[in-house]
Amino acid sequence: MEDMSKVRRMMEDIESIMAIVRDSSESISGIGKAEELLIGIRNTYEDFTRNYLDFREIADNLYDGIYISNGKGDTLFINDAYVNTTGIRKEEVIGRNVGDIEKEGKLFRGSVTMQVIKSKKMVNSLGTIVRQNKEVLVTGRPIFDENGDIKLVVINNRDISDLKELETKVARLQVEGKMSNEEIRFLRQKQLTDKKGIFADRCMTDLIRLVDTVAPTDTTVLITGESGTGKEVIADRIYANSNRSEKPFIKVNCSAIPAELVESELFGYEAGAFTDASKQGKIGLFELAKDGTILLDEIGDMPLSIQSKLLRVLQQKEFIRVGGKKTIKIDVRVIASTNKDLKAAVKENRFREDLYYRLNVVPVLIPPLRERAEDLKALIAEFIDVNNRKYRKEVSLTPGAMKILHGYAWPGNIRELENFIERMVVITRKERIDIRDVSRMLGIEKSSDESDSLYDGIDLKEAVHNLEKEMIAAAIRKYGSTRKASEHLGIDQSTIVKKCKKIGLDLNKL
Ligand SMILES: Nc1ncnc2c1ncn2[C@@H]1O[C@H](COP(=O)(O)OP(=O)(O)OP(=O)(O)O)[C@@H](O)[C@H]1O
Repeated sequence: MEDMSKVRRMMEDIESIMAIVRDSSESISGIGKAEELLIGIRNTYEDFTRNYLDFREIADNLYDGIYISNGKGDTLFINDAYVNTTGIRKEEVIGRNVGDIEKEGKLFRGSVTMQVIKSKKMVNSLGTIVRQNKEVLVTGRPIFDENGDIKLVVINNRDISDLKELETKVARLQVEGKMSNEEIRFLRQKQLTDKKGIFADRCMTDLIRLVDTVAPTDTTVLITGESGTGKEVIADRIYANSNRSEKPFIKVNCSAIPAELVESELFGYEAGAFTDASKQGKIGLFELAKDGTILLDEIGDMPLSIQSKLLRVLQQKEFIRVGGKKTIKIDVRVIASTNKDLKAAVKENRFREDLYYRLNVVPVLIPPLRERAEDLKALIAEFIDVNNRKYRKEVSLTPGAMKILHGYAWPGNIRELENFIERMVVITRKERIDIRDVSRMLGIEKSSDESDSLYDGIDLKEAVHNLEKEMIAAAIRKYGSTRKASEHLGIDQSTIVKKCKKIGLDLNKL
């Protein structure tokens, strides 16, 4: 660029000399020719300056570091980016041989200049900037002269710290993703094994046979039954035995979502669909259940306005997000459940008839617990066992107490029974729960002929055993020691201790 400025200054000098000569004598013919020549030179100069590309300026503005050496490996040039990314100053390398610098090992390692010179080919490698202990991606290319000898070696240094950071982030995300998948698999598995359910009654074993038959098909199932009868347990069983058990299972309680949000929760919305909508839009529960199963619990509470959209999903397997235009295809198995009388809702125009029939492909009607005597018996035994283990107790029921539980209507069905037994095991201070305890806990009056129920349904030996155990336990509890209790019961202290052992009374638990 310095040379170019010199040329421009020289032209300006010639122009001013010619102007002086022209002023003194217009007729000097040689001046005209010299002027034409000068115009020609100026045009060429302007063309040149217009097209001239300043190599250094360009090189210094490149993002990558550039390192140029001659065919022997002597350093000729490094650009600003190289200085900035490596911390190596120009005076440390210019004029020095790359091989020597490399041997010294103070500035960089893994330079490819000497390899390029040797192989006469492009070389890619990972190098290290020693001072910063930074890894760089190095690419070296040879430039040949007309004899095929290497004239220059151009090295491109790319700082890969950002790339490395990105790589670490991706690796971390991959690990997190793997862990999340493991967790999902674990939770799915847990959900499946934890809720096997007890089905001892004939009506339920028949029902379970039907459920197990339809589970592997993709049929829509409508489960009805009073609250707490086990509709969700059945839905879980269908999912577990279906071909979609490795895919998502999304449970939606339709009655828990405010009516105005049901549509966007189920089908999602596009960005800016409504005032409070999130900027990115939102994926709906149907999309979350993609290729899996969705349980629409309390389907009877589904607003009428949404029912037609749901029908379209069931029939055409497609829907449109709120505020969207694009039709989204979806493959989801639908299980619906309700404790409401859907037929009555249809009659009262609160539920679409076509949707009702579309859902009711396979109806599963779960009877209330009061009609499942065998289940009740098995469930009581199971819940007592579970809670005894949970609270480290050995609670049991007298036959009379059992009779009361069987006579009770259980309006809250299995959920009520489950909670009742847990409460009973937790709060009781006795091991044997009798009719009076159960009645009190259930909040029902016991009739006078049931008052002696401690002995109901058992023989004399067991009745005596029970009475003895009850009396000894009560006395120890009341008087605080076996010595005082024995005084009040009119027997020796050693007899009380022996009896406690025999009848299995743990003094520490009293
Ligand atoms: N057959 C069964 N064996 C063991 N436990 C059961 C059985 N059926 C239901 N349960 C238990 O009873 C409780 C209620 O069951 P579930 O939630 O399935 O009833 P639901 O009919 O769906 O109730 P809701 O209508 O209120 O939603 C749960 O804790 C469940 O584990």
